[in-house]
Amino acid sequence: MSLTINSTVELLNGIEMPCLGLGVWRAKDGQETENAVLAALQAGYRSIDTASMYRNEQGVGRAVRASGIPREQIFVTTKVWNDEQGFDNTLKAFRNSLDRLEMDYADLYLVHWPVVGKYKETYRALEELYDQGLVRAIGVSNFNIHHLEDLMGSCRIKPMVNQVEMHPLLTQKKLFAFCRKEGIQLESWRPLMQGRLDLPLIQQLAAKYGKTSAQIVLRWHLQLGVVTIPKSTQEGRIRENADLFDFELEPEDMNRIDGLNEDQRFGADPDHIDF
Ligand SMILES: NC(=O)C1=CN([C@@H]2O[C@H](COP(=O)(O)OP(=O)(O)OC[C@H]3O[C@@H](n4cnc5c(N)ncnc54)[C@H](OP(=O)(O)O)[C@@H]3O)[C@@H](O)[C@H]2O)C=CC1
Ligand SMILES: O=C1CO[C@H](CO)[C@@H](O)[C@@H]1O
Repeated sequence: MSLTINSTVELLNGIEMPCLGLGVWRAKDGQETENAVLAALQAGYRSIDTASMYRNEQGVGRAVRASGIPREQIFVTTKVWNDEQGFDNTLKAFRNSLDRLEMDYADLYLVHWPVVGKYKETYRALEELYDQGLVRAIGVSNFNIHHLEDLMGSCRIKPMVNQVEMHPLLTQKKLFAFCRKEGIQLESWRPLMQGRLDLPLIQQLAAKYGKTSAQIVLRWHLQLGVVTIPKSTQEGRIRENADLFDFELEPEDMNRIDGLNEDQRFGADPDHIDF
């Protein structure tokens, strides 16, 4: 499998999305976010995942401009938060995100969580933004199969991406198969289990391949064909998390990692959100 740091996946509408991105949840707006995003862009990342809820869109925008890399070479994702949902509110929320980013478009805009009674109207606003050319792609996050089926029953434009919690302890096999069948690109959040990388098998594979546990886990995501967005604000780790392209996990090791699944979530369950 010839993956490189420049590898992309093609979304349903034909646009290319980088396989690897930097997540910035909990990076403080200002210097911390700016430094992390700049370090990532210098290390070769070309995709950044933020959200209005992260309150660091300004720092992301500043770093993108400071990098000197043309805007069109960087893939910027942001998301509409739960209390901003609804048709008009989402249009307004998007405008605010663009203002904070100081950009004139976003590459991908996501419905952050399936807020019951609101997500269809919210998604309708995303379709409108897509029609207006203000976002290059639209999608959802934290949608289970039944949420996707419900949405696809009435939407005009199929969601292109579903960003969900996924890692070796939560392999999301059914959701992954469903998304693959529908052509919806799966993207994994919390891919590193927030740094809880002390699983014996992962450590054993790290020794076998001469890589770190984080690199083993991230390579597993990429070889599955899942887009992933590890977060770090430490320059060394940002580089480590992108140093994934000089080895390949053997099929039996991919299967062994799959076998770690315990359906264990570190984040909220989309069927029981209370925020
Ligand atoms: N759509 C959604 O609802 C959600 C989306 N996300 C997105 O996904 C991104 C990633 O998920 P996140 O929850 O941040 O968790 P991750 O699994 O990416 O883990 C991040 C944590 O692991 C540490 N870490 C990073 N690299 C390494 C490494 N090589 N070795 C050891 N520890 C490491 C980081 O610390 P340090 O920074 O100190 O290096 C941080 O504490 C988010 O930043 C966000 O963009 C996340 C949650 C929900
Ligand atoms: O994007 C996010 C960052 O992490 C939070 C805590 O798990 C999530 O709730 C949120 O969706």
